[in-house]
Amino acid sequence: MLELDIRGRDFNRPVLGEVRASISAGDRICLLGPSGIGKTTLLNAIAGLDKSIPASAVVGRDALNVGYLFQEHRLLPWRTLKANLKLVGVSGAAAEDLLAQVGLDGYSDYFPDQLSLGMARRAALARCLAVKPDLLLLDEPFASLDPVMANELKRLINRILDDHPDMAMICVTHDEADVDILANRLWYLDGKPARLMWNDAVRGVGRARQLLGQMRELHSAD
Ligand SMILES: Nc1ncnc2c1ncn2[C@@H]1O[C@H](COP(=O)(O)OP(=O)(O)OP(=O)(O)O)[C@@H](O)[C@H]1O
Repeated sequence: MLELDIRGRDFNRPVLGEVRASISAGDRICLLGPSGIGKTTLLNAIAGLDKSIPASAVVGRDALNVGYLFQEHRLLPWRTLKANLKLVGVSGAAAEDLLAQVGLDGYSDYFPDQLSLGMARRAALARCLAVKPDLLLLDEPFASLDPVMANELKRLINRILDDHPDMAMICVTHDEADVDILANRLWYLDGKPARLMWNDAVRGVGRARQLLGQMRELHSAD
């Protein structure tokens, strides 16, 4: 559904190098890599938010709906949750349904600042789902959540993906264990400039950790 042919991205210095990859319907990709290596930069490029990267670098995006869960919830604080959803074309019972799907039934009249971090993130996830995404981009969705909240959100994401088997996901995370829980593919971004090293065979508990070890070894041998 998507072919990446990104030639690179500099911010005063080269950050991303060449990134070539395919994403198919149903792919569940965890994107890992050292802090500051370029993971958000890559998500922004895929989403089409980085105007310095030509549209031709992401073939197929025009035909897709992309839902992007940013690190911050980016809901408008002066609008209630239902008013935020209205901005993306969902209102009435459909908005209530969407909030219920993310465990926020009864909260449609709340303002974002009245929610906990985890709830606000789920509200932002509801806004992503409102566009009926073919591709869901999640940038560190579990950051700063306590383990209970984080596990709840992981279960929710898995349920959404199970309910929409054609939906693809790329989830940036720093926790290798998330690969076993969420992913059927692993991307590892590293190097200066950063390149993508990936391997599809991540099924099997503990396998991701092994692959990441191998990828790091390969990289340090470069
Ligand atoms: N708009 C920008 N202007 C200047 N530099 C930027 C910009 N966006 C990103 N960078 C730089 O590019 C590099 C990669 O940033 P990016 O946010 O993509 O990393 P990351 O892998 O997502 O990091 P983290 O895991 O800490 O969130 C960093 O050095 C960052 O400072």
